[in-house]
Amino acid sequence: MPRKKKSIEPNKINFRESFASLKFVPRFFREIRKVNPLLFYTNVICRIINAALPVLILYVGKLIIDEVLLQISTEEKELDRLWILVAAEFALAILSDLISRGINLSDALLGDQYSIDTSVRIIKKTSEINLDQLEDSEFYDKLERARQQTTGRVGLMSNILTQGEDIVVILSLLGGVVAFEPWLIVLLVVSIVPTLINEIKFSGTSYSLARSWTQERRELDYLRYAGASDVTAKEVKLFGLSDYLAKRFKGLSDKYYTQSKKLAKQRAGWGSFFNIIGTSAYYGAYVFIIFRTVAGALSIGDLTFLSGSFNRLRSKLQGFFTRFTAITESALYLQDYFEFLDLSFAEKNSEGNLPLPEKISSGFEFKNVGFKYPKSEKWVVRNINFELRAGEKLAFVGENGAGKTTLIKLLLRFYEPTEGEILLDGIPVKKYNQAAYQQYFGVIFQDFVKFELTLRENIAMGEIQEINDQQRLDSAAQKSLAQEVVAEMPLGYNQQLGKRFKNGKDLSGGQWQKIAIARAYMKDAEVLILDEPTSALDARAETEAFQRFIELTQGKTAVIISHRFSTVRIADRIMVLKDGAVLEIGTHSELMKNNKLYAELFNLQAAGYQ
Ligand SMILES: Nc1ncnc2c1ncn2[C@@H]1O[C@H](COP(=O)(O)OP(=O)(O)OP(=O)(O)O)[C@@H](O)[C@H]1O
Repeated sequence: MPRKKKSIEPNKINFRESFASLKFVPRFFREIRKVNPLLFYTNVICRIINAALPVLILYVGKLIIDEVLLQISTEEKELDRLWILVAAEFALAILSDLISRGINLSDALLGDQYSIDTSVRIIKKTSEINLDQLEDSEFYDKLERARQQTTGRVGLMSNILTQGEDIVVILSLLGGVVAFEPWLIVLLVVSIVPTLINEIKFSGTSYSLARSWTQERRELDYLRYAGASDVTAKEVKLFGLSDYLAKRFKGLSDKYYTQSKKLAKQRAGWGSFFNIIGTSAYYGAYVFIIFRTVAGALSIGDLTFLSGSFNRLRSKLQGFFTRFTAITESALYLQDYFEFLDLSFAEKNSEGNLPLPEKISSGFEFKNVGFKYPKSEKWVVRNINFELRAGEKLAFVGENGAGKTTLIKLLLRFYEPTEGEILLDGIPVKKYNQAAYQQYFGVIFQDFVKFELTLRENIAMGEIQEINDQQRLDSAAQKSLAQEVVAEMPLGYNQQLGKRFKNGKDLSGGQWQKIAIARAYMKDAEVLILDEPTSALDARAETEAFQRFIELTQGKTAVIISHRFSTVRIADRIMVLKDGAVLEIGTHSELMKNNKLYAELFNLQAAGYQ
């Protein structure tokens, strides 16, 4: 696949944008607070107390030293005040330790709860999205970036809160230092500013790089999956694809590695340079304090207080700026997460809200329906006119790619027709609420999902709120012949399916299909759609399954797609599609009389079975 050459664009996300991303922080905090208000406020209060402690401890330390020196120089020792000060410092140290642990604990708990909340919101948001968006690669990139938020944001929260706490610590230390030697602070602050600018600049750049590589990262994930998963293992082994896939993976990752290495080196180089400036400024200040103490302008207590405050200030300021970079970087990702949550779905809002008929009276009608998939110029189906009458079993036949599944997707309103319209009992389906309309249908797609959950859940997926209705489960399993599968499983309905998890049992293609059909029976839907759900069954079993289906769903409207004509003939009517158009429609005997494509294909298959 030809790929555009990517390069690092250092100025793509600039200083201003790094700051601008911080505007999402208040919303982020509102969300965290909502997750657990009690824990959130406990955390904030602990941090406020914690912020005041360092300067207090240092100050009490200074008082202790001054008191010790005073006691050394006096004849009559009065140690009471000294012991009170020592006890006060001890109490402060214990309090500081306890509060730090409280903060760590509430950080971890809040972080976990928020990441659960984020994952749930992403899953829910994804379900609101229209099928065309789900099939869009740009949308997938957004989803991918949003998903990254679920794990990384825990750090962002504690970083921001620690930042707030450190601002208080820094201000209080600065206050203390200002009281003794004001201009020292100027020297310290000035030496730190270049580090800040440098960090912000590189943070934007590394985000730009990561963002411009979202597609490739998805490709890497896919290649990793294709090269190392139980689903692909058979073919990978048989065709000896592992070296090829590994090489493709490595080729792509190496490109990313080269670019991020260059960036990391630049960042480390400049970072070290500015750190040296910062350290020099600190030691300059230190030498100055020593001179002032030797000259007698400062006491020994002042010296310990000032050098201690400086030491703390330096590490706090360094931490502050490094953390600031981490925060702006994470906030840029936060923007992606909120953008994803804020995606709006114009079509859904414009839909009608007409109540659905309780029972279908006349049925569905496709009137001059034509459809092109989004971003495609090709008419997949066009000039489609037919009726799906209430209570009838209509079969779709046609060669691969003729448009059968596309018609189902249109009927289900996964997409809107590009031209023409679909009516239900004479009313355009657009006028009904989409979610309620879709509840009318029980559908088994040809690529139905094999959920790696329990057998019970797999069947209940047809009507998940009825998962505890054992009778309903039994009846669905019995109708679809999935009862046989249940009987074979050591844990019956509670058997874990698939190979991904412990004690999971994998099923044969036919067994999975029986379970998928049980899902359709589980839902007492008005309209049933079976899109080649029995292709893994042998010819006789498929015909039996269909015969059974038709008997069991008397009075229900159904569409059946199958390539087996022995099955199709059981349907009330058959619609033959060719190149996106209806070629013929009628009962089996009418179409045989017609002697066109249906008769030809039927005879061809019949001859094959003789
Ligand atoms: N999401 C999509 N985006 C673009 N084109 C699509 C999409 N899905 C299907 N198509 C195209 O629409 C055409 C009809 O596909 P459809 O799946 O409806 O055929 P079908 O008759 O069900 O085929 P089969 O018997 O192989 O299942 C094909 O040319 C296919 O490439």
